[in-house]
This record gives sequence, structure tokens and C-alpha cells, in this order.
Amino acid sequence: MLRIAVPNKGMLSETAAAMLREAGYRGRRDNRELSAIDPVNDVEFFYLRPRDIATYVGQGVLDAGITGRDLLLDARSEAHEVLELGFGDSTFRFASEPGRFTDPRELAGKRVATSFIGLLERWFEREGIENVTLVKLDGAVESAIRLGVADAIADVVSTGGTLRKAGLEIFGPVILESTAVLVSTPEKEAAAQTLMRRLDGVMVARRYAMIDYDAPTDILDAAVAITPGFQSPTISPMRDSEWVAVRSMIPLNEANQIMDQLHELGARAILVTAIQAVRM
Ligand SMILES: Nc1ncnc2c1ncn2[C@@H]1O[C@H](COP(=O)(O)OP(=O)(O)OP(=O)(O)O)[C@@H](O)[C@H]1O
Ligand SMILES: O=P(O)(O)OC[C@H]1O[C@H](OP(=O)(O)OP(=O)(O)O)[C@H](O)[C@@H]1O
Ligand SMILES: [Mg+2]
Repeated sequence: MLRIAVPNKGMLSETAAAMLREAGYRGRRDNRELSAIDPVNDVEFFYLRPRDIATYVGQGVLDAGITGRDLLLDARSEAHEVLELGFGDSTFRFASEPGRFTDPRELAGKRVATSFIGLLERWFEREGIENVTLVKLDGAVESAIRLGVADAIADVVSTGGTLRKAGLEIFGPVILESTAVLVSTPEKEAAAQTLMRRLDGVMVARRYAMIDYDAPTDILDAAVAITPGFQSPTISPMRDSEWVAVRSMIPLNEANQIMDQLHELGARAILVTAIQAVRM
């Protein structure tokens, strides 16, 4: 039975659970369940703190897990990314009072509060910035400066709303671009192939749509250039030999532009339909 770690709360938990549901798995019914068995798919899910997931997977006790790239790197785990999941995007940034710092080199000899000690230690090491005191906090890091325990913070920034409310300003380079990832280890990766293909299918189904249209044969080359699909579009003969029917996958967010372009070329009966599930 494949054993998969899923965030039990926080920013990633709802979307992770929804993705697994869309991938055909049966998760927990109740948010307090610690684990759940899906007998049809021969999978057991363990609902864990996102921060702990890389540790469990890295030690080989669980086969794969969903977590954030920032948490994976912070954990110094043996686990590695096998798939980006297309949600939970954030950046990891320095911030402090407006105008106080412009460059992280100015942090030498200063105190920096963060929940990501491992990640930050390695970053300072790589940049050759020494003598920074790291203050480990569990959350609400933005309050650390006002409360006097740090001179700067390093934290997850998404919209920037939390920093703004705390009266803080970003400085320095992007420390890390994070996103939700599926992690595993080399020993377990083969066993997790079906899970990977299913999650990949969910992302494709969310981002792509199916397009069908009828095209006069003389515009076929131009039409197919607009809808090349993944492998190659399907071209079917029609009763009227001067027309063909074309079927292809297109990016969902470009659907209306593509339909307009095809119509202008002379294609007709242009239909776009949602994709329910995919194995690429
Ligand atoms: N506002 C956000 N937007 C996007 N991703 C975020 C945001 N906050 C956190 N994340 C990402 O979600 C993951 C887990 O962070 P989360 O805040 O859920 O965990 P936590 O801080 O340990 O838990 P909690 O905040 O519930 O105490 C991390 O990879 C992080 O980058
Ligand atoms: O840029 P924003 O869109 O405002 O998002 C960033 C905030 O979201 C997370 O906080 P969370 O709600 O997880 O609380 P925490 O600090 O206690 O982890 C993160 O730690 C930032 O504080
Ligand atoms: Mg948080």
C-alpha cells in the first residue's frame, strides 16, 4: 500500500485535498482524522503538518508527500521534488522598517527572525554573510520587529498584505520562489508513478480544454498551426470532401482568442469543452 503525506492544515491543505479528490482518491471525511485508507486505490493518506512532511518522506517511512518547496529545503531532508503542483506559490523575502536596510549584507551583526532557520542559514552561508543572529519563531514573524526581538525578518510573502499591515517593507533579492510540490525519495519514486501521473493529469485537466471545429481543407495548415495540441491534432474526414473535422487540446486561458482566430480563418462549428480527467 502506497503511503502518502498530505498537509493537515494551513495554506496548502485544502487545495492538496481537492487535487487528490480530483485525481480519483478518497481522502478523509472529517478534518480531525489523522489518516485515511483508500482501499480501491491501495493508498493510505497521513495528514501531517506541512513542515514535517519532508522529514517523514526523507526518512523513507512515507512514500511521497505534498509540501512547499520552502519547507522541503528548510527540513534538510533526503526527499526531493518529483512534481510541481501549480498552487501555493509564494516568495521568501527579507523585510524591515521602511528605509532601514537596502542590502542583506547590512544584516551582519544583526538579528533576523524567521520560521525557516535551515533555509536562511544556508542562504547566508552561500552569500558569505557572517555573524547574523537568527531568531526562530513559529509564525506571525511580522510582529518581531515592533516587539523588539529582531532587526529584520525573512518570511513567506504572497500578496504582501501582511507586511503592509505590519508597516514593513521588502528589501534585498528574492531568497526563494516557492510552490507546492510532490516529494519522494529515489527508492520510492517508482511506486509513486501512478500518483504522479494522476496529479499531473489533474493539472492538465485544469489548464487545458478540448477544441473541435470544421475547417475547409485549404485553411487546414493555418488552422492547425493555431491548435497544434500536444502530440498532433486529430483530423477526420467529413462527408463534404472539401472540409475536415479537427480535434485538439488548447490552453484554457487562450480559448476565446483561439476561437476568434479560427473563425476569422474560415473554420466553423467551433466547440470548446472541458476536460474531466487526463493521463498524459
Ligand atoms: N499566504 C500564502 N500564500 C501562498 N502560499 C503560502 C502562504 N503562506 C504560506 N504559504 C505556503 O504554504 C506552505 C505551508 O505554510 P503554512 O503557512 O500553511 O504552514 P505553517 O505556517 O506551518 O502553518 P500555520 O500558518 O497554519 O501555522 C509553505 O510552503 C508556504 O510557502
Ligand atoms: O503576503 P501575504 O499574502 O500577506 O501572505 C503572507 C503571510 O501568509 C503566511 O502567514 P500565515 O497565515 O500562514 O500565518 P503564520 O505567519 O502564523 O504562518 C506567511 O507566513 C505570511 O505571514
Ligand atoms: Mg504559515
